[in-house]
Amino acid sequence: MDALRSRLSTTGAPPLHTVELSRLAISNRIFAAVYASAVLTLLYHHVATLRSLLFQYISSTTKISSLLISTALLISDVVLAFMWATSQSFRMLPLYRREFPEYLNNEEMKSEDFPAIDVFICTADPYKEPPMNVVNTALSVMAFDYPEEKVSVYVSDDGGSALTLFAFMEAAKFAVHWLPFCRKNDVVERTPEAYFSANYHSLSPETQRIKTLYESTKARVENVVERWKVGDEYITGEKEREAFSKWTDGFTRQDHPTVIQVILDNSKDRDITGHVMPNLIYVSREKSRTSAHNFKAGALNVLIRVSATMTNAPIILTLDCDMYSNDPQTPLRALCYLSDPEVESQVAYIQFPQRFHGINENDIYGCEHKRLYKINPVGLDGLSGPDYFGTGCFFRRRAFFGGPSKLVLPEIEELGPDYVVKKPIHSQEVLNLAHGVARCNYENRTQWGHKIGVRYGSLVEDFFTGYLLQCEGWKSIFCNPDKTAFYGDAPISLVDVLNQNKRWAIGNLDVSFSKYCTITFGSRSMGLLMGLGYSHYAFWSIWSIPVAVYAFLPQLALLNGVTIFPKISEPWIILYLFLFLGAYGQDLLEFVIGGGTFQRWWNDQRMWLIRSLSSYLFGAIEYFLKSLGIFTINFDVTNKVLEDEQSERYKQGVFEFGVHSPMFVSLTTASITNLVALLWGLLLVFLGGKSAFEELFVQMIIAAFAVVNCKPVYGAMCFRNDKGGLPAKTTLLSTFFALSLFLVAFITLRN
Ligand SMILES: O=c1ccn([C@@H]2O[C@H](COP(=O)(O)OP(=O)(O)O[C@H]3O[C@H](CO)[C@@H](O)[C@H](O)[C@H]3O)[C@@H](O)[C@H]2O)c(=O)[nH]1
Ligand SMILES: [Mn+2]
Repeated sequence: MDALRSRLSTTGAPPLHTVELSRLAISNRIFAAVYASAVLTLLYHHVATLRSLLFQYISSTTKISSLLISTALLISDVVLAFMWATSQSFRMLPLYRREFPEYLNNEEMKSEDFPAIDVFICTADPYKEPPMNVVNTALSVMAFDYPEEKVSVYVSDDGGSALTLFAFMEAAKFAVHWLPFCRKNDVVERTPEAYFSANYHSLSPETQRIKTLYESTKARVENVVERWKVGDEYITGEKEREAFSKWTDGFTRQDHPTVIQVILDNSKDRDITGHVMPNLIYVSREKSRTSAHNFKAGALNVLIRVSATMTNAPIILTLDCDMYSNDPQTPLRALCYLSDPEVESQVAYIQFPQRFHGINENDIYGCEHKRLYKINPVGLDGLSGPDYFGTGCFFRRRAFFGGPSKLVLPEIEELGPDYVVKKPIHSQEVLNLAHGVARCNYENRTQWGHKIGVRYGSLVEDFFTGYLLQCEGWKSIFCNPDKTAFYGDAPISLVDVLNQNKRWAIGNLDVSFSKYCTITFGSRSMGLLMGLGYSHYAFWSIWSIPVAVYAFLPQLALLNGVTIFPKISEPWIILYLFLFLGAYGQDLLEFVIGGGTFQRWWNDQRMWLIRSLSSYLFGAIEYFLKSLGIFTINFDVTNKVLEDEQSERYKQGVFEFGVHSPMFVSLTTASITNLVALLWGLLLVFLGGKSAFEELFVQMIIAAFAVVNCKPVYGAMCFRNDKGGLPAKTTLLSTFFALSLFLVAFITLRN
């Protein structure tokens, strides 16, 4: 890296990156001031109402229920106000960056000038994460436009599966053809799967040959996966036999010794043109039922250590198994920042956005997460930088070892970020050390997971680690080129989406209630705006409070003819309108400026409501049960395969329920309540005329808004006979809960 830096500074090269403040920054600030005044006025209104109700209650002129309703509304609006305030950190200083990798790639650059990169790919379950897809991810990074001898790919297999190892051995045999093919033909899509599905007509004989080769590799791997066993006929060499001999009878995914297999070694292996191949190393860390393995965070720490013993590259790219590279120039883009002396000493990581392929036209589940992965990071970039998304991120290895000015050294010298590996990766000494540092009790009494490496203690290890690095004083950069750098899989059935978001919600609460609370510790370490920005995520699950209140309270009151909002003729109504339209309008505007469509935005806001009533609510409940020791929580890996029928429905934009889940019950209960309330309200207005309309207007609007949002639920409840509808059990339970709520409301509100 130093060589690169000095070459760049002596040649007087043009800037490698530029930055520009978003034009929205000023208008955002003005709007924030106006909106804040409106929020304060509303809260004042609430407090004043509550105060007078309290006096009335003391003098017995009002019922306890009015007092409770006002308190619930106050709490909800305080939560909404808090979330609004935290989201302002994304709006004060949004930055847009551009980088110019073409200036790096000039003739004067020699391959020695490029820093080495260790790429980490995590996989955990060959059922949910088909090995052939993981292989595609690996091939796409092995084929980066980057000196091959500088790239090492480490695959962590938490599934401890011989099938995955087999897939990689096959992949290596294919890679010796694939890499030169990509180089020679300047292939854009460097995963064979994406390439052959984009280029399927009139193939040249050479392409046809590669395609046949790929297909036979794929067939072999899929065959083995299907039979769940690497049959003898597939094992060709002695080296392979020895590798698979580790899978003895007692070998299970929860209990097994370390397996480290150097599949490709750049000091020996060459492609068919005689060109050097990147290193490819399979790592399955030791597992035992009696020791905590800390899910993906644990896997990454093992990779940090194993790679340190073998290559110890100064740059680390972390990828999820489904996150393949879509642009071979991506590492050069990261280098535009990492080689800049001004940026480099402070910057821990360069985060690329998470993008997904296979999302349907209107993104019915809001899986694009435009806010999370595109809009908000642009905002944080103007402060200390974006949070870490867990994938598509280039780290400086040094960042895992203490703050920028406080190096924390690991327990053995060989793992330090500046240690130079002198032995080749196949040497026994290196292999012994690598096996040693992958043991499950290696971390006992060390700083790993606490002061060194990826941090333990949260199910969203990515968010937590990025956060703590920034608290240590590191900065980060959001690199969002026009050409998508990486593509991943998004879950495409509702229950998978909600489970994934529930895991995130729990992980975020782990952070909020740790000693590193984002409001206190975060604001102290990084400044108020960054602390608030991180709090916006850490306190994600409290969205469930206002959404649940607004999904039930106005409706239950409506059913009993009780008015809980100002009448349509009162001036306060303008404040409510402004607050609602202001927030929604700004959200829509940002979404569209971020490249979204109205339909996608609509679905995105619907999913926000749905998640609040399900993932966030149940996430919070499970978190508290876990804190009480009643519940243990696992990292449930998101499913990356689907039945054809499901995919077909998804493509058509139809919601997929299919199974029973408690999270569907809360959602369906809300849907029923709102529909009944709306119909009842219409009846009241019809019978009661103008005054009923005036009094119940706001409540009816809320119910109507919810009903429009719940449309897919009604469809799934009553009008579907495919497998994706709501199971009768869910519908019955929800109807029962809705009726119980009506009864409770009737008793409390009427008396
Ligand atoms: O014990 C485990 C569990 C998971 N993983 C890997 O972690 C990655 C992410 O898992 P996935 O099920 O795809 O979770 P997502 O919710 O889709 O992932 C997001 O959220 C995670 C945190 O919850 C982050 O780790 C991811 O980077 C981020 O993309 C996958 O490659 C898994 O193979 C492991 O290596 N070991
Ligand atoms: Mn994923």
